[in-house]
Amino acid sequence: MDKQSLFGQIQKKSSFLCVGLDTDLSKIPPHLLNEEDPIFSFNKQIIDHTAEFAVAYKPNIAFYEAMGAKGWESLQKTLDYIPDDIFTIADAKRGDIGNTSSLYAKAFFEKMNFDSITVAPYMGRDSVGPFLEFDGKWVILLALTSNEGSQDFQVLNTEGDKPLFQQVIEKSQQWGHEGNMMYVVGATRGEKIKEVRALAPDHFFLVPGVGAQGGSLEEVAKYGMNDSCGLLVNSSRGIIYASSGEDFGQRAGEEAAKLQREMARLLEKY
Ligand SMILES: O=C(O)c1cc(=O)[nH]c(=O)n1[C@@H]1O[C@H](COP(=O)(O)O)[C@@H](O)[C@H]1O
Repeated sequence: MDKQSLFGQIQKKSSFLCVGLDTDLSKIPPHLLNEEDPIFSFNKQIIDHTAEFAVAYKPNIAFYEAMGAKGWESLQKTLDYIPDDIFTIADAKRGDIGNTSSLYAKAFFEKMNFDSITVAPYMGRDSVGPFLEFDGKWVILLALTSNEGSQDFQVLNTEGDKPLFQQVIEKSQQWGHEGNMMYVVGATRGEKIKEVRALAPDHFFLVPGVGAQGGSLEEVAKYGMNDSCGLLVNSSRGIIYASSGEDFGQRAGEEAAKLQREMARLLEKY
């Protein structure tokens, strides 16, 4: 999906919501455990109830990998079930020497046909480059993440007193562009989002950390929105585990609708 089509979906739905499919067998409603593929049954209902409010889905690959071969099957079925006009993110946080990255890219872009993948920048240019060789696909590079440990390395000053996340954003713009690269910026980073926006005015940001991690949607929009919205805001647990009862799909839909209404307001405001 290209940038214009993504923005088109955002306008059409008045939403920049990404629903995180962090589907954990120990957290899904117990009545699903008797089904043949509980993970897929859960995701299917979540998608059925949230698709009208979402412009992206982000399965976190760890949750599927942890289930072995069956988990990969559930992931493929989930991906196939997501409507074609909704952007898909393989949250895999990959990145390795060139030939290995090429195979990661092949796995997620060719075998599985995801639109995008999250990539860690730590190994540099030749670890990110292979993901950018696929037409129409996106790299979502970790820049300033939502977790506490983001303070360990990402904000340390480097050459020219620039924090590492700034180096990542500046340098990586020599590898990719606003049509094939996005950045991860945590919703919990508050006003810092403004700094990141100044470094990459036209890029889309994937912003996790609202909901369970407590980030503010209002601040994200205030500091991060650009002319093409430029934001995909993810919530995983806050939506998919809104209820552990038989009404979980419906409750997830209600939580997604609540966020969408707030996003519609913010799209008007900023
Ligand atoms: O790359 C990510 O998606 C990511 C980056 C980051 O900085 N923080 C972060 O929480 N995430 C992911 O976003 C999701 C957040 O989930 P919730 O906190 O349940 O909404 C998880 O799948 C995390 O792995």
